[in-house]
Order: sequence, then structure tokens, then C-alpha cells
Amino acid sequence: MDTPIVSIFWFRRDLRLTDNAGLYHALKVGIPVIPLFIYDSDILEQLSDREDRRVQFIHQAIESLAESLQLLGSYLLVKHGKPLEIFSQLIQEKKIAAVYTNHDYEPYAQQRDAAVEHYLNKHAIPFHTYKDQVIFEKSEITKPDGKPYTVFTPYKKRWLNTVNSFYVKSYPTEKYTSQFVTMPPEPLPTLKDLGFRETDLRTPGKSVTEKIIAHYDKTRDYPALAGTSRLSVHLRFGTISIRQTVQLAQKLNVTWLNELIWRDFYHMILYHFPHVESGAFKPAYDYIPWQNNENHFAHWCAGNTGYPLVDAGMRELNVTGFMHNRVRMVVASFLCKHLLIDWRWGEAYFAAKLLDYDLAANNGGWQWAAGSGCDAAPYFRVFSPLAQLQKFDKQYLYVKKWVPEWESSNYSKPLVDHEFARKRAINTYKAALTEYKNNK
Ligand SMILES: Cc1cc2nc3c(=O)[nH]c(=O)nc-3n(C[C@H](O)[C@H](O)[C@H](O)COP(=O)(O)OP(=O)(O)OC[C@H]3O[C@@H](n4cnc5c(N)ncnc54)[C@H](O)[C@@H]3O)c2cc1C
Repeated sequence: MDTPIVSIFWFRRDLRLTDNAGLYHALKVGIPVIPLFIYDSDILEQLSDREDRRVQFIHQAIESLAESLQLLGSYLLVKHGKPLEIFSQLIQEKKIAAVYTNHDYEPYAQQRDAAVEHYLNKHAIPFHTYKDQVIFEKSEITKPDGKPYTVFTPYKKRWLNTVNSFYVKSYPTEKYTSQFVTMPPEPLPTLKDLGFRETDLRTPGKSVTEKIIAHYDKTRDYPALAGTSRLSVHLRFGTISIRQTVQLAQKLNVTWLNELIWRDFYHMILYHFPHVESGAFKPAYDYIPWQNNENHFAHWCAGNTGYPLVDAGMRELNVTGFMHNRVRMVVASFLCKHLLIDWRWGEAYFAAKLLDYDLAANNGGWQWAAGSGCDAAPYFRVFSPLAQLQKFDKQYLYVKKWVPEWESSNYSKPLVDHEFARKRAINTYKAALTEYKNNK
């Protein structure tokens, strides 16, 4: 019997069947489509903790995708290994007309995709890729001279002037689901097969009540309130669509829309300035002589700094894999400025713990706090963790939830004195920036 011709749609950060750009284009062609997901061993092998909430989140999302495909009479082809080797196997087993996928802007993903494209093209198989996880990508929003923006406010203005219904329209993927290959389901790998164990993951809901978004501008800074969407992990893995999310933001709240534009902005920065993955956006900040005291770092990680808002945030992160944005800013600033610990240490700790970990947003957030980022907090602005507590957790509800021993004699003494640390940070930064200037 002749092997039938098929196309492949490769899922990555877009784990959904609805409003999926690349999937829509694959299905519309009329050639039966095999949906594929690869547990990329190059990524999984780097995770030192075998109880990883993100791996479990992805595993659940894959099971749910597979169930939905089964209801459509199809299946999800799930592989575990190095993507290039998987494609080399697949082209031996199947007659592949084309491979479709959505863009990924992280440096590792770009290299991986270039290698896969090169390999497929050598076998005369086109590799079609689409924008899906952001509204504007790469150089779609640039300064009038064509260079990328490095300051958020003018970028946002241009973003808002350019966006129209075309950019946020959903792809009607559901119209073409009859184009999935018809196949009985195949068994999926278990977490154990992948080398991981069950975690205490509590999967956040995929939707948000309109009331939360409608009041977002008033509630978003208060960690004790349910005042933000908690959609970050779903936007990270594409279990919801950014276009549908932006449609909601346009209808309900411009402040929330602003945050979604920050998300596009940081993806654009990472794409144009991939050096930020390992170095400061502003090179002068690589001159800062970090103290990197390991004992202080351990206290920060465990939430035992003696500063209640910092400790509450770190404990929330350790227990749930989530931390409120206001508190992320405070703990990050505290690590870099109060403790003079390299922002990369904090970034890596967040990368290991956050369920919504996203290289572009996390790096952007850390470099903002450290002052080294493209549009960052000025170096001389040092958050007072106590003033932040008085302002954003006035009734201490958040702090009491995560640090029950606060105000008792069992609570740790402050690791550093605020006024001493503030002056030391300003002097250290100032000296480093001057040294850079003099050496240039
Ligand atoms: C040091 C630091 C590290 C961070 N690391 C991450 C990370 O790894 N992954 C991540 O998604 N966000 C990160 N953020 C941004 C922000 O804290 C989270 O997106 C937000 O807290 C998630 O909660 P939410 O879904 O309720 O967000 P909401 O306030 O409801 O915002 C809606 C969505 O907008 C996006 N968003 C919001 N704020 C930002 C921002 N400042 N930059 C980029 N996107 C944003 C997220 O996708 C978020 O889900 C970080 C911020 C800081 C200061």
C-alpha cells in the first residue's frame, strides 16, 4: 500500500487547537495533518529538579490536547528526544509534504529551528513558520528609522497606533478540524517515562472574570487581592491565545492592555538583543562588583531576610511557583541593590521556580530591577521594602499569610540595614558606571 502524503504541525509554545496561526495554515491546505509534540530532551536534561511543576503543566496540557484530538477522531503524535533526530526518523516513516510551526524568539529555539529547517529543506520539505505568540514581532514595530525601540513608552505609542482588528483577529482553526489525520490514539509518555515525578502543581484557571480585569488598574498592585489575571502560565505555553486576550483587554482595561504590550516589548528586545540572555543590556552595568555573598543568597531564596514583604514573596514563590508582580519587583530590587548580588543569580532562581517562567519577561524584569535593562529603574532609585509594605499591604494580609511568625521573636533580624544598604548600592553603582565611562 502507498504511504499517504501528510503534513506535520509541530506544537511548542502554542498548546491549543483554537485560534492557532500555524495550525490554521497547516489545516487549510487540504493535506491531512499529523499534530506533533516533542518533549525536547535538550531542554528537559537541563532541569536539575526532577519534580518540576512546569513539566507537569506541559504534561497535563499535552494530555488534554490529545483528548481533544481523540474526540475529533485523530491523535497527537508525541515523541521524546532531540528534535532533529525525531524529524530524521519521521521522514523515513512518512511522506511529508511540509512541516508547520509557530515562531519562537528565544536564542536556543531560533538555533534549533534553523537546524530543523536546514535539515528538512535538504530533503525538499518546506518548513513554514508563523507569528502566533505575540501581536507584533521582530521588526513590525520599529522607530521611524527602522531601528528597534529600546524605550517602552514610544514603543507602546507606536504599537497602539498600528494595532487594528486584522492583528487581533482569531484564526478560525475549528473550521478545518476535519483535516487532521484520522488515527486511533497512541499511548502518551507518563511523567515517569520522561524522568520526572508528580509535583504539588495546582493548575491556575484558563479564564479570568471580567470583573477582575475591569478593576485591574485599581487592584493590580496589592498582592493580598485577587486583582490580576493569573493567566501568565497560559500565555507562556499558549494554552490561551494572545489575540483573544488582547481583544478582552481592548474591551475592558487599557492598563491591562499595557501589560500585554510589555510582553510584546520584551519578546522584541530578546529577539533584537540576544546578548541580554547572559549580559547587561547596558554594558556599563557589567562593571558592577557584585558581592555575591552565598549565605545572603540562601537567606533570600528561603525567604529569611528579615524584610517581611521580601520573605512573603519568596515563600509564595517556593510554595506555589507564582509571585505577584509588585512583589517580584521588590524582591528583585532587594537582591541586586540591598544585597549586591548579581541579577543573574536571581534570574536563574526565578527560572527554576516560576511556573510562568519566560526568558524574555523574566530577563526583562530582572534587568529592570537591577537597572541594567533597556528601560530600567534608575540605579539611584532603591525600593524601601518597608515603605512598599506600608503602601501595598497596609493591613499586612499578604505578609501574615506567608510569614506567620512575623512580629514574633522567632522572626529573623534584617540581613542588612536599609539605609546602609541603600547608600552602599548607590555608591557602588555610581563608581562602576564612572569606571566604565573612564575606560571607554
Ligand atoms: C523580576 C521579574 C521577573 C518576571 N518574570 C516573569 C516571567 O518569567 N514570566 C512572565 O510571564 N512574567 C514575568 N514577570 C512579569 C509579571 O510579574 C508577570 O507576568 C505577572 O506577575 C503574572 O501575573 P498575571 O498573569 O496575574 O499578570 P497580569 O497582571 O494579569 O498581566 C497579564 C499578562 O501580561 C503579561 N505581563 C504582565 N506584566 C508583564 C511584564 N512586566 N513583562 C512582561 N509581561 C508581562 C503576562 O503575560 C501576564 O500574564 C516578571 C516580572 C519581574 C519584575
